[in-house]
Parts: sequence; C-alpha cells; structure tokens
Amino acid sequence: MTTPCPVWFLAFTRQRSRLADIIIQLEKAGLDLHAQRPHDGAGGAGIVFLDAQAPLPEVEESLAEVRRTPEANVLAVSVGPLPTPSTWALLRSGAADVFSWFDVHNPVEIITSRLRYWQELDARVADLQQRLVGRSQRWRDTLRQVVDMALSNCQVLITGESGTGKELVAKEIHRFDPRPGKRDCVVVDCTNLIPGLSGSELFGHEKGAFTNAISTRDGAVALADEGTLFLDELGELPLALQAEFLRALQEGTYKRVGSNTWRQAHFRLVSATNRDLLAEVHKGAFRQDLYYRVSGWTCHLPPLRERQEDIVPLAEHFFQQQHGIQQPVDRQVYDFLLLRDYPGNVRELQQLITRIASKHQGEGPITIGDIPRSDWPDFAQLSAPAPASDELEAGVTHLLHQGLGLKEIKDQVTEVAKEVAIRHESGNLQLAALRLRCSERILQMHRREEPKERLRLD
Ligand SMILES: Nc1ncnc2c1ncn2[C@@H]1O[C@H](COP(=O)(O)OP(=O)(O)OP(=O)(O)O)[C@@H](O)[C@H]1O
Repeated sequence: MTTPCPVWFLAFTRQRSRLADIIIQLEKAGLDLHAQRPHDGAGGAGIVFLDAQAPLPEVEESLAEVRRTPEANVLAVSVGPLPTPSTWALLRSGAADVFSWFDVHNPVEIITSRLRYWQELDARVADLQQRLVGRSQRWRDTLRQVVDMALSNCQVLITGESGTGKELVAKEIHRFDPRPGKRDCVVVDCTNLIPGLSGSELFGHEKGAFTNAISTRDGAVALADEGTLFLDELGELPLALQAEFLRALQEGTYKRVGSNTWRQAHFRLVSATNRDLLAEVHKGAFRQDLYYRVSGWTCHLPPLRERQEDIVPLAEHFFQQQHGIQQPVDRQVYDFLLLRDYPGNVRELQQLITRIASKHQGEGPITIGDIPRSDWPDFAQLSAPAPASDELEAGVTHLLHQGLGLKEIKDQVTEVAKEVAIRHESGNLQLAALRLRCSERILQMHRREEPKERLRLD
C-alpha cells in the first residue's frame, strides 16, 4: 500500500499462531492492524478473522454492531478450513466480502487491494460531498453508490424526481471515471430533440442531407467519442431513433444522416430520467432491449422530503457558495425552511435561497424578515379558523366597557395572539414565533409574565 492503512480486526479463532503469521504478512504489506472491538467506535475498514469453529452468535452480534457505523467496510477471512455454506451466507449478509485465506492465490494482494479500494472510495465520497451536499445517511449511501459506479466504468441510469441532482451526479460520474485520456462529457437533453432533426443531433449529418444542412456536422455521439454521453430525460428519446442508438451503444458504430458510411465512436453512456422507464416499456413507448442495455446499474436519487436532514446543509451551501454570504443565519430561517414542502426538490430550495439572499441587505445576520412575503405559507389555510370578526368585536367591546384605551386593547390582542400561536404549535416557541413573524425572545418574555386579565374570545 502506498500509505499505511489503519485497519481494525476481530478474531474468532483459536488458531493463534496461524493468525499471528497472517497478521505479520499483512503488516509487511503496509496494513496498520489494531485489535479492536466494534463498539470502540470502529468505523472505516476492518477484517473479521474466523474459522469453522467460530462461535456464530458472537460473530453475528459483532457484525451487527459494526454495521451500526454505516460507513464501516468489513472483510471476513477464514484462517482455517472453509466454514459451512450457511456460515458464509450469514457473513455475506453482514460483511462486504468473504473468502478463505488458504483457498485463494495471493490473499495478501486480495486484502490490500480491497482495502485500498475502500480507502479511495471513502476519500472520494468526502470530496464529492463538497459539491453534492447532504449529510443524511440516505444521501451518504447514495454518494457511495455514485463513486462505486463511476469507478466501475459501466453504463449508468440515474432516476429521481425533477431537481434531485441527476445532472450534477452525471457530471460527477464523468469526473471520477478512471479511463486514461478520457475526453469530454457531452450533454443531450432529449426533451430538446427537434422532431425530424433528432437523428442529426445524435449522429450528425452530411452536407445537403436536408434543406438546412449547409455543411457537414458531427453529432453528439461523435463528440462523445472516448468520453461520456449524458442523455438527460432519456424517456423522451424518439422511438424511431432508439434502434439506431442501441447499435451505436452496443457496437460503437453509427451513420451520419445522409451518409452510407459506418463510423465508430466509443463512449460511456450515463442517462437520466424522472419517468418510470419500465412502465414506458410496457406501454410500448420505450424499447425493451435498450432499457435493459441502459439500466445495468441504476442509481436512484431520493427526493428532498425523504432526506429532511439535508435541507440545512444545502441552504448553508447555497448561501455561502452561490451568494458569498458569510453572515450567520437566524435559526428561525432554518425552521422556516424545514417547515416547507419542496415538490421541486433541491432546485426549489436553491431558488428560494436565491430570493432570500437577494432580499437581504447589509452586514447583519439573515433573519426571517429576509424571507419574501410571497414565500410565506398560507397559515390561514393551515391552521384552525381565525376568530370570527364578531367574536373579536365582542371581546373588544368588553374591554372598552372596562375603560381600556387603544394601547391597552392592542396589548391585550397581542397577548392573545401569542397565546393562540403557542397553543396551536403545542408549546413550541420556535414555530409559534415563526408564525407570528416575531422573535422567540418575545414569546419567552410572554411566558414569564404574570397572566393579567386577557381579552376573551370565547
Ligand atoms: N446535493 C446537491 N448539492 C448541491 N447542489 C445540488 C444538489 N442537488 C441538486 N443541486 C442543484 O440543484 C439544481 C438542480 O439539479 P439538477 O439539474 O442536477 O437536477 P435534475 O434532477 O437533473 O433535474 P431535472 O430532472 O429537472 O433535469 C442544480 O442547480 C444543482 O446544482
């Protein structure tokens, strides 16, 4: 290994001298092995050594413990005769890879290359998280899959609702693609393919092939040669072109429109869709053979509503990276962002942050006052009905008869509004403050005050 690789290990074997010998060989190969129990916070990469006599319940329990650290990578290695197939099955469900030391050629190489790969994967995921922001477990798992796919050099289909980041992921797959000397990533949005000209856009055309073909032109397939072709909204690819495209994908050959000459282009295809492509196949709108060709490895990007934990880091990212705002952001702004729905996913959140950032003036923190009025939810629709105006009138009349002036009446109504908002938010002052568009401190003060005689609305 190029740099020492820290690896924890667990041993479930009595064959101590064999194990010691194996550990020496692995340390010579550059592994920095530490005997550690999983609950010591062992994440990262680890090896479970065992043999056919290993106490299975204990092994199972330890693996379950390890799995609680989501990014843990585990290799199970038998140091003696092969355990039974059912033991392997159990290990497989808890460990990423299993093999027997004495049954493979060069086990040191297998282990070190596997660990090197995991180390690289972790480093790349950390790097990717700078651009594909999110800290939820769901998102981190997705990023691991993205890096794994990118390094594999296979065709990838990215699915997910609009605005979940499909195009961003496609570009990152190209960035991490390890092909030596790879060329550009060419993007084609299939919704923009002009009927009649779509063949030319993909395959190019010869001069004079159709009325406006004043010169010979390369299409996207030629431009993506030795690079990546990203077909966005693949479900919109015209049926008439699908067979020709399949040939270009499988055999690397195509003809320009108006030409009889076969040309060659070898590209990696990454495609994306927010449609259910299999349903399109069943409807006859998408070729089954093309579907199976493009969907070898599918990566589904979860909608924002299934990863609420990512809303705040995404908002911070957009404030700082896109708008250069370094000032603090009031917690109430984040509360507001968390209360909302985002049918347009990350794109919708990004656009909202742009509106808030452009309303914000000066050097102070970003506050709820910077949220444009048009972005406030219609609380009237969300909450219980407001008191009818005649009830309000009756309450005010009562206060008037008691001889209260305008200021006192206003104060009373304000206090009632605070009380009602706090009650409707089940005592959550943050949410109540958000509704009233006032600071949480004002509500805390209200809580501390002795209740005076208040306006009654019922
Ligand atoms: N995890 C993320 N981190 C940072 N920015 C993101 C993330 N996900 C999406 N974005 C941003 O959100 C916007 C929408 O992303 P993108 O265009 O990749 O989505 P999409 O799924 O391809 O949408 P559509 O299906 O509508 O084409 C882009 O500006 C992108 O930069």
